[in-house]
Amino acid sequence: MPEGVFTAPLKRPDHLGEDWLEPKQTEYDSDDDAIWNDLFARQMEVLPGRAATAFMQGLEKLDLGRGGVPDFGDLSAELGRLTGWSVVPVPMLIPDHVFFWHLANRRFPAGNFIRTRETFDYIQEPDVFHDVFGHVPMLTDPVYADYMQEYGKAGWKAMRHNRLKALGSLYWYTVEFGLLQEAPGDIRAYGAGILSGPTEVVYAVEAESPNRIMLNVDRVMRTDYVISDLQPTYFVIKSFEDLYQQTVERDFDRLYRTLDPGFTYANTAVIDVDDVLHPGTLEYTLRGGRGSGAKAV
Ligand SMILES: C[C@H](O)[C@H](O)[C@H]1CNc2nc(N)[nH]c(=O)c2N1
Ligand SMILES: N[C@@H](Cc1ccccc1)C(=O)O
Ligand SMILES: [Fe+2]
Repeated sequence: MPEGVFTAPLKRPDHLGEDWLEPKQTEYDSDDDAIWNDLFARQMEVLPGRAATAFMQGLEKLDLGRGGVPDFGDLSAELGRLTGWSVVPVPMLIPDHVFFWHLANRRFPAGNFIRTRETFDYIQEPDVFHDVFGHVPMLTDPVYADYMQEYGKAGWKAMRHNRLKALGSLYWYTVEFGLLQEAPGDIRAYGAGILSGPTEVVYAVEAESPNRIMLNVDRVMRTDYVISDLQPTYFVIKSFEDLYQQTVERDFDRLYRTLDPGFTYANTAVIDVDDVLHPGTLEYTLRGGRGSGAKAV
């Protein structure tokens, strides 16, 4: 998640090297495995018909429903055969440049810890369920797998141009909260932030409240985002090839030079150039969102 853009420089725990990798994955107990199983079962109630086909296929290919927190070694072996990616354990959010370096080498850094029963519904930091259940299945898709690696390389370039916030926005509205139009009228979620929680899956795909707008990179990189509530706006791609063409196959130099410092558009805005699939009522957001009693779905 792009939280790293806003966090103060992180202090590296003493037992970790410069790669920030844990020497080995946590040993989970039976309570941890039960939490994973319950989270998994809850998502399976809402995902069929709402999650991207590639995501559902990824869950199957990796057998993520085998029971208990998956072993990163097993996962990496299977993922390695499919697209050459691996999953490596990290203790928490890691610094941006380290995160990018792992991605550029087709290693996905996944949070090691699992949430507790107390934080079952909502956590601020990405845990192993968000990272592995939410992100890893998409890495079985060859085009998406290449996009993530290229995003890692793009991170260093954005840092050189001092445009990390803009690139973070692209990550947010694709990797974390992206929607995919699989056929006319058939919108599915592929973003991990949507797919790892029960409410946002239904809200993002079906609710009247949020805007659904076709992805346009110049527009998205100028758009603000909130990290602690359901999104007022989602951006929709036509295919992973479409996403790849709009990002990897384009040179961002000129865009980086022409961006205003800071974001130009609020995350609720609909602007002239938008190809709007669904103009949101924004009812959920305008009523005050999380904690206000506003109904999401
Ligand atoms: C912009 C950048 O992609 C983002 O801030 C990074 C930073 N560090 C991270 N660290 C971890 N463990 N997980 C993440 O998703 C990220 N995201
Ligand atoms: N093509 C982009 C790099 C990029 C790749 C993938 C995702 C986002 C950006 C550039 O020139 O900077
Ligand atoms: Fe994430």
